[in-house]
Amino acid sequence: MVQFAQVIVDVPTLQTNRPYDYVIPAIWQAQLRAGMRVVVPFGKGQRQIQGFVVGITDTAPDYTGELKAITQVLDLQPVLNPELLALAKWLAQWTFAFQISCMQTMLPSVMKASYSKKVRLLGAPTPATTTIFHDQTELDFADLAPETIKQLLKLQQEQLVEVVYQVHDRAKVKTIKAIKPLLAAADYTAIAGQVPANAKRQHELLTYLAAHTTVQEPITLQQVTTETQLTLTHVQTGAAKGWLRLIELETYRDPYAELASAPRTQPLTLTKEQANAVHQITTAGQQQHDQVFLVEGVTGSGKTEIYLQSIQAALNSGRTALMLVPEIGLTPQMVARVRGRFGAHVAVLHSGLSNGERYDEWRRIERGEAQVVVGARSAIFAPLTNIGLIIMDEEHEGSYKQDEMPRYHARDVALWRAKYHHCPVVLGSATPSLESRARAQKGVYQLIRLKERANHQPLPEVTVVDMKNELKKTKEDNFSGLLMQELRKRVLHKEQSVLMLNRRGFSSFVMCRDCGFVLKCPNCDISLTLHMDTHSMKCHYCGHEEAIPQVCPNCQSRKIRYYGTGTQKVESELQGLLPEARILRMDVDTTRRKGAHAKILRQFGRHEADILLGTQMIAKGLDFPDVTLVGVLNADTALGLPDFRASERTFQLLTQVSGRAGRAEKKGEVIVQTYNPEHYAIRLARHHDYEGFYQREMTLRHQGGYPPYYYTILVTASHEEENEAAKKIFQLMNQVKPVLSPQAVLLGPTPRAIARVNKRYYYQMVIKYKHEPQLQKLLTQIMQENQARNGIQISIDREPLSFI
Ligand SMILES: Nc1ncnc2c1ncn2[C@@H]1O[C@H](COP(=O)(O)OP(=O)(O)OP(=O)(O)O)[C@@H](O)[C@H]1O
Ligand SMILES: [Zn+2]
Ligand SMILES: [Zn+2]
Repeated sequence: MVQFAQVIVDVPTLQTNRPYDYVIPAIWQAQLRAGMRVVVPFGKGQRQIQGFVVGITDTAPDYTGELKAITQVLDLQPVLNPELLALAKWLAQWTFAFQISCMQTMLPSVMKASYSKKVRLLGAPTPATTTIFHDQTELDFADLAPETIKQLLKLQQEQLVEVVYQVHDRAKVKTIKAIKPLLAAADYTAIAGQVPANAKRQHELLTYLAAHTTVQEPITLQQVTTETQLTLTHVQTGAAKGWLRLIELETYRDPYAELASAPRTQPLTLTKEQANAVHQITTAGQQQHDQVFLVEGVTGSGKTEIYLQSIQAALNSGRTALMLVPEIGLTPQMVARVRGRFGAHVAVLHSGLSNGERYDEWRRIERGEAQVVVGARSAIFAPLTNIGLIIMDEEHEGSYKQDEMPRYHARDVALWRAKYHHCPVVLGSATPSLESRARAQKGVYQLIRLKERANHQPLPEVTVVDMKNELKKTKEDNFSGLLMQELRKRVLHKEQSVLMLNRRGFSSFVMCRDCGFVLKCPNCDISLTLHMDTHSMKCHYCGHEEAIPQVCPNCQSRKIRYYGTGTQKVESELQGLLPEARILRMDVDTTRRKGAHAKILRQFGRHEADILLGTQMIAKGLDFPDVTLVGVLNADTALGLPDFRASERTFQLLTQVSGRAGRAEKKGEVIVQTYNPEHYAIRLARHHDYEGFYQREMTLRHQGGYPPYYYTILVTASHEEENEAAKKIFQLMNQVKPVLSPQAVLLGPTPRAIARVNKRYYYQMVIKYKHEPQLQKLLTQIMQENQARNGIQISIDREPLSFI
């Protein structure tokens, strides 16, 4: 019986969600299943490309042309199980993406095909081909000079050569060599009698083999070479003589090998608040209820312990658990905590791993050898089966949203998988996103609040320093008198300090250094963005544009300029003010090298420095007992951004970084420097008042018509020619407008904040809506129709994190 496969193909220039039909050759009929990778011919040139089988049927497809056959099957078993296949389909719809990019996102990158283009000689060599091919029959296209290619094209027309595409599977399994004795001990003794006495190594090998005939497991070559004088060559000789079998044992690259021997930790005795949380979560787990919990717990309330004990409960009932941590929160500290509790059952996935390491961790999960997965965003696609719990730590973090196709939010994927597996989801944060907190308000999520720190110590006291006054007293831009005084004290008493320089909003807006005034759009109540290319201030919502002011429109001061300073500059300034302090700097420059981030934290943990100075990356997850002072050098830079989430981000960042102080017995103190001490985000962060902030911010979002009161979709068109991009976005607007109800709002079109990136111009519009049944279908259609046509690229971003 002929069978047919539906294949989602990987054609970069012609992306589509439609599967293509192929004949399954008889040899693969028994083996091929949905979720396997295959190589198929595609298009005019019949080039070989990779694809994923998504379905298999016996009925001939409704197709008039001649169906092509699958060329090759790349897997022995599916790499995408039925759940992940269904997820890919849903994700493609939900995020306006292509299924192929969803599938590729789900898998380790080594499983993505690499292609090579080859030129192959057809038939006997002729003088013309020999000058190019010499004695070879195949050449790599990438190695050829343009002149040669020209000649080859001619030869191709004469059908003397052909161009072929080869698909390579880059997924390589790491192996180690091992041996297994093949004979009985008596046989080895008999052979030894016939081997010349001067063949010392052969005798040694025979003796060794004779002594190991009863060993069940293969003996690694490493063991043989450490226990004897023998080398690989001797072992190979033995294999050739039939004395032993040389085998390749599959092994894993373990990125956290050094943690494997770390002491196992025992569950802590829970506080009352923690116990209540664990109880609620595990009860939902036992009832196989896909309930979503929002754990709103102040910094240091012991959320990690709640996660660990809830994971334990899932494991106890024979299920698996998935824990997401934002990339920068995936510190060695966090990994050590999870590994310390669950040991080798844990697999870790994050972008710092080499491709090989990632692939190995993925295989351990896929084979069921790891039941707990900890990882950053894309770990949400871990091939765990029978999931009993999904956790998202720091659920408000922006890094959970991917900003390239597929533009998914890990939270949405988590909720989908939880429904599939009938298991609870835990969203944890000291500062939940407004979206999640609002859903808890409505009862869609179950809210669990932890108001106390696990050590029952008060939250650290926060002092706000008004830098406007400070500037009048001294010329110091970055360090107030109070902050310097407190830093000195810490250095003297051998306590540690953490200093944060907020780089968000770096030099992209204009602020007055005398009165804190930030230039706003007259129509939109949102800050204007500085555009250095046009030397003007622009509004990204309505397109309003004006000149860069020379004097402050509010106080007429001339000290109006764009804001920003670098960590390196701050470090040398601080070193000058405090020569005796040992400073560690943590920013993109000092953490670029693999493992550098972990190294800095280890150094700080060992008290090799008094001050840890860094960007936002120091704000999260750090748990150092001797940190008693946290300083924020510039709390308000993000407030000037033309972004409706600016206040939320500022509040979150201040609360998180303040939470690094006083986590053990010693009391903590926080100093926040700002030009906007009265701003509600700063005032409320000062009192650790998340609930107050939530109320206040929701009112503003309601008035402004922003999420979570509206859903939003950002549509962007780009082209190398500016007017083409603009033309396209207006054309799309005209397509979208007629299907929208009067309740929906269309913002724009406007040029994007950084209008030109990589020689392309970007134009955008934002659709704000509550209920638009027609919209999904129309946008899907727009996505399909406009793929890479005439150099235009369209992207559609559901719930963008910002409009800039
Ligand atoms: N029940 C407990 N008994 C004693 N110590 C605890 C308990 N629970 C947590 N701790 C300790 O309290 C500290 C803070 O816990 P944890 O880091 O989990 O807080 P968190 O809520 O995740 O905070 P953050 O949001 O700041 O990351 C840790 O050092 C942890 O070991
Ligand atoms: Zn405006
Ligand atoms: Zn001013």
